[in-house]
Amino acid sequence: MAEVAPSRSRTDPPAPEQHRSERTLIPRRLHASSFRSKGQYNSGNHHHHHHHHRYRDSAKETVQSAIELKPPITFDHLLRRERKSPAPSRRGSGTAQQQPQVDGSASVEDEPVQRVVRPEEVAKAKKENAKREEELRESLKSVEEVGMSSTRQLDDTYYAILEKASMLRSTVASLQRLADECRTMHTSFEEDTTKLDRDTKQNVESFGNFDHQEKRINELVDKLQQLRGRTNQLNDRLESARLRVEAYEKNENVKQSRRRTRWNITWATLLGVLLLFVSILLARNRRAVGQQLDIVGEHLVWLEDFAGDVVGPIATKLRPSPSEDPYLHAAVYTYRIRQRYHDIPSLPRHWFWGNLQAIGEKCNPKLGRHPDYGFEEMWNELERPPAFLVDLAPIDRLSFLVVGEPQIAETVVQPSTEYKYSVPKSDTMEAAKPLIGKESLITAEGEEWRSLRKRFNRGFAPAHLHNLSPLIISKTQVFVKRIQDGAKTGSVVPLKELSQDLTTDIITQLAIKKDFESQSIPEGEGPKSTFGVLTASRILSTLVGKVGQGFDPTQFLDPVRRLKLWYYERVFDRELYRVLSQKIEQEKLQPKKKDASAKAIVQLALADIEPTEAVLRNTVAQIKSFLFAGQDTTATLIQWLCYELSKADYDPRYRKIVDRLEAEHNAVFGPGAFSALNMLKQPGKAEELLGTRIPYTTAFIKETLRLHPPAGTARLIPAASKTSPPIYASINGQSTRIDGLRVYNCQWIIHRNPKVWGEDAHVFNPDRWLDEAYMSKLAPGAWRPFERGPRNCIGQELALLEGKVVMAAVTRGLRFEKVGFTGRDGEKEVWGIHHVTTVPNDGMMMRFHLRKES
Ligand code: HEM
Repeated sequence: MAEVAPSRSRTDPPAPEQHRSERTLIPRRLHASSFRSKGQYNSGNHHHHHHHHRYRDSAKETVQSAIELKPPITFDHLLRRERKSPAPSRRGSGTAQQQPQVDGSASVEDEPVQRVVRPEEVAKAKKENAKREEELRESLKSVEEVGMSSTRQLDDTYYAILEKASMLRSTVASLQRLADECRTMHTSFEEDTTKLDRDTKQNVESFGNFDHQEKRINELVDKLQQLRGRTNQLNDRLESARLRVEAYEKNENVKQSRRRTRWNITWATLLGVLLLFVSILLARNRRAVGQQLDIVGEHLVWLEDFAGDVVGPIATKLRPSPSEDPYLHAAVYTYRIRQRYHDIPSLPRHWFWGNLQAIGEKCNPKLGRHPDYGFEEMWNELERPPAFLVDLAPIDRLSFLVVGEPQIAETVVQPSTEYKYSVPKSDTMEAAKPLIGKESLITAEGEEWRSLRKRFNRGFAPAHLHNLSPLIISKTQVFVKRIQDGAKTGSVVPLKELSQDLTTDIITQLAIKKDFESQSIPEGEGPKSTFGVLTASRILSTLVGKVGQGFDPTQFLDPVRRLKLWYYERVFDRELYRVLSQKIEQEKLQPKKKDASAKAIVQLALADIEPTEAVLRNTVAQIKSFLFAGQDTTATLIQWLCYELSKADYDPRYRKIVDRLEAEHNAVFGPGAFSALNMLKQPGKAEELLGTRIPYTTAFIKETLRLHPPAGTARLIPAASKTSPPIYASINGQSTRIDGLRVYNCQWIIHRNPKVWGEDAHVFNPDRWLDEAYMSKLAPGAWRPFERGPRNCIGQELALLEGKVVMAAVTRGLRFEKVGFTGRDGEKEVWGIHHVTTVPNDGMMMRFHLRKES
């Protein structure tokens, strides 16, 4: 231990230095102990161990506290580093010889040994000490570094803990706030509920006060009942007054009709006697008159030529138009016509009667067929020319050009430089005037016609008709119901009546929004009674001159007929006038509706016009015209549609056609034999589905109108004069004059002409309409049931719409069976007769059946 003392006195450093000197001693001991076992070291070196332990513990404490949180280096690791660092010095100094020495000195430590120390040994030791000191300093430095990093880590950890703590604190604070809010909510909820409770209680209490109101209501009810009693009394009085007025009216009517009958009888007898007298005279001198007419005719032609060439120019100076003398003109016509039109094909003529004999044969009313059939026979005899002449001289001053090809038909109906709105209507239309009125759209000409047509076009435009389609559909439902009822009884019914009632209802509804209910009112009542407006309309149409049916003297000489015409025209006019004025009054009372969608056609036409007396009268004429032009024609179309459908029952070709119709209806209107009308009733559906979605049905209707055209047009080309130029047409390759003739566009011939439609022209084949190549080759105007040009049918969209609705309604659910004139087993097939328009000869007698599937 002696060596320890000097070493201590020599250095004598402050505490850390002391530590360091202590530390300088340790390695020597350590060197010795490092070769011993751990147990030996611990037990054998207690003293040194104590120092070392203290150092280790304090370091451990510092480090451990940091390491606990985030230990970068374990304490063992630290120790190991410390032990390793002095190793090179130990190896360098601790030689093999020294060890036993040290060991030996250690082993003899207990017994002090006197030993001489050499100076070089001292120097060597000193050197070694210095070296160890250096090593120790380095070790201390590294321990310091470790300490520093541990402090830094400790700081980091501390701040992390601080952060966590503050977070916790804020969480606690928000939890507290939440608790506060819960508390306030609870209190306010309690307040609200108590208030509600209080209010409800008050309300419940105040219920008791309704007694007063109840009493007043009861009083009011009593008063109302009293008032009702009084109204009923008034009604009763009014009713009895009405009954009295009606009885008076009836009485008046009976008296009137008696007076009328008496008047008729007187007239008839008078005229009968006169007629008898004239006929006897004529019969006696017939031959003489015939012979002399020839000589008279020749003289008259001479006279006319003379008048035209010599007297004419002089007379023009005195009188504006001398050549328009009707008698002179008529007389020379027989001769004139044969000169002027000699190059137009015509049947061989009798020297005097001309074509009259042939006409009498083929167009005789007694044949009970439309003159079209007679014209067709003539046309065939003439080997089907584009047009041919039917000479009516000498009984009529004007003759007919019957047209069989579209090209000539177009010449008279399309506008031209001479005739802005096409060639004027034929004078034969005059006969229809009692039925259609003097100012009718059908017969008006020039600017008068133009302004009328303009006013009414709006009402007949497809868009407006679609607005009115619910009316058409609901009327068609009644029509279907009537057929269904007919099917149940199995009786034979004239389809004509059902379809005429339908079209009458539709036209009157659309035109004036007046429902005559002709489909539901039985014969002999209301408008169908003897003096009813519908009866008047029907009787008028039978009375109107049957144009083209040949000469019927009774028509001109029958006084009763004239009287009847006069009378029924009055009935018709008066009733329509009454309805129209009523409608206008209603219109005035109602605030003006901007919406034109559901307006009657006449309302639209009167929209911007002051309804004066004259305007009303004119409008009545138009309503009559619509009834005349649209009622029978459309009803005829419906009858032929059902007739064509009926053929499916026995003709396989027709079966296929009807199958295709059904397939189309199933696809467009959905399943269900009678579903179509319900679907079409939905807003916008009629317009959507009936426009382009049913092409086959449309083709079926067009084909029906082609083979059974209900109407036509006759025009009169004024004879060439200073004001009207001659008009030419190409007939059989020759340009021929046709002015001065009545031109009849005979649809019956045009629509069946093989030159126009091909060899299958007479075959009912809807498919032709869907064959684009075929259609593109068709001549313009080949199909003209509604005629063409500016004066075409104003109601064609309506007629087609009605046709489509009827087809949609009947095709799948009903079967039609023609009774009589079936065209089978040697029986004649139903044909057309002349009744103003062309109508089926037998009223289309039919039996109806419900389809098995329905
Ligand atoms: C299938 C049904 C119909 C057919 C075949 C048909 C046929 C015709 C034909 C051929 C004409 C030309 C007459 C001529 O030039 O003298 C015409 C004109 C006329 N049609 Fe129709 N029509 C039908 C339905 C209707 C309907 C439903 C209405 C009205 C409600 C109507 C109203 C008229 C009128 C007012 C004219 C004269 C037009 C004018 O000159 O500006 N027609 N129709």
